[in-house]
Amino acid sequence: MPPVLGVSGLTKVFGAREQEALRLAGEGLGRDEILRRTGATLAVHDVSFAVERGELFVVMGLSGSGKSTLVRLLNRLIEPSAGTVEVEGRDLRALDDAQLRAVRNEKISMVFQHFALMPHRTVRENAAYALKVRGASAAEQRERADWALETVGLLERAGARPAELSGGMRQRVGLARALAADSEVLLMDEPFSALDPLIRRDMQDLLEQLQSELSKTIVFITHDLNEAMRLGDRILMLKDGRPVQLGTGPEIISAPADDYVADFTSDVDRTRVLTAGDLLREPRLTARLGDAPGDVLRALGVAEANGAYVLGEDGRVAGVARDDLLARALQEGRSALGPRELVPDYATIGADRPVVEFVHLVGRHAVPLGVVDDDGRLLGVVPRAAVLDALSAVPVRGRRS
Ligand SMILES: Nc1ncnc2c1ncn2[C@@H]1O[C@H](COP(=O)(O)OP(=O)(O)OP(=O)(O)O)[C@@H](O)[C@H]1O
Repeated sequence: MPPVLGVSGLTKVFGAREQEALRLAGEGLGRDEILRRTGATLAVHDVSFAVERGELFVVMGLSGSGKSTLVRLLNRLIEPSAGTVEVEGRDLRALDDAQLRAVRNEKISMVFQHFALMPHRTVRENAAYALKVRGASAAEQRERADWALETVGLLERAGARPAELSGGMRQRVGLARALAADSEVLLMDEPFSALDPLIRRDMQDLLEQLQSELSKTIVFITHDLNEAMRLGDRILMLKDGRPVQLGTGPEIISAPADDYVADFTSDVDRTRVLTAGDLLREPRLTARLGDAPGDVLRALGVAEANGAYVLGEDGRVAGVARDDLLARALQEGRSALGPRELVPDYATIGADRPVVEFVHLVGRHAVPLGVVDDDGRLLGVVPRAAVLDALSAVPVRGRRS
């Protein structure tokens, strides 16, 4: 199966002397030098990636890095100088105008920073717009638009005009329109950048929540790395039109590709990006119900640990065997770990939880914080050292000039 969106070698030069600019770009010359020599701007150079179904893929870069150009190349609002864009394996260059319009309407729809709502139409009509263009029946338009408006929490304003709504609400209408269109890929070009910080956070929350329910395929453009880290399954970082790194937020934070990325990520709130799963370590030892207390006590001594997770038959955490209770069990002549040897001297957390939610639990118990799956089975532990390492590893080597 081809990816929903496949991009290969995508390049855009603005200006005459395109071929010469491409040649110089291929030789690795930077944008400024190419501009000086040819008068042409290398807006985007040699960008490749594939977005899988249900993925929220973020393109992140500062002003001028080529984000807007890239997103317009993705639905062929502008023609590439080189490279291909494929939607579900279909090369966009092979389409005539009518086919391209259909693809934009049904397969790959765009949500802009300023949502371009139609002022004389109602919220519902705005939400239904793509369906109307597509020739859907009035009943279908209404049904899908109302579903989308309800999803973004605006159904009760369906009869209002855009001017009667706040900025945040208008943004929701734009989102509802994109959802109602139900296209394969949503291109979101800095959709929240013009909003106040608090409303922006609300919209990010809304998008996260929608995404967990609907799993849309989204390409999300932003210049805000915290937003990128918060929303993106993967992030492509652009600089001067060129890709500098592609990876998950934790990957980029832990192993920045160069000084530029390192410098950038040093400002990110790592406690919100890194999760328990990212910091997971193999436990030094675990015990099983029924093990001999003497054996476990010796193993604790070797591992220099105060306690061990004790797991039941099913791998779930039954409790913790602590050295003092094991010693007492030995003294009292008990031969197998059972409930009397176990204490609830531990805390556990799900692998997807960010550090900010569990940092207060780290180092508080006889055993390191346990990471468990949905059924309570132990996946690993997060020792205090892992948290300290992860939060202090800020590999800044140079400053952005
Ligand atoms: N139509 C155009 N003609 C000439 N140069 C252009 C054109 N569009 C963009 N550029 C140039 O291409 C480069 C990339 O611009 P682009 O707008 O894609 O970046 P961006 O990352 O979206 O920036 P911003 O966040 O400021 O919009 C810039 O140097 C810009 O000046």
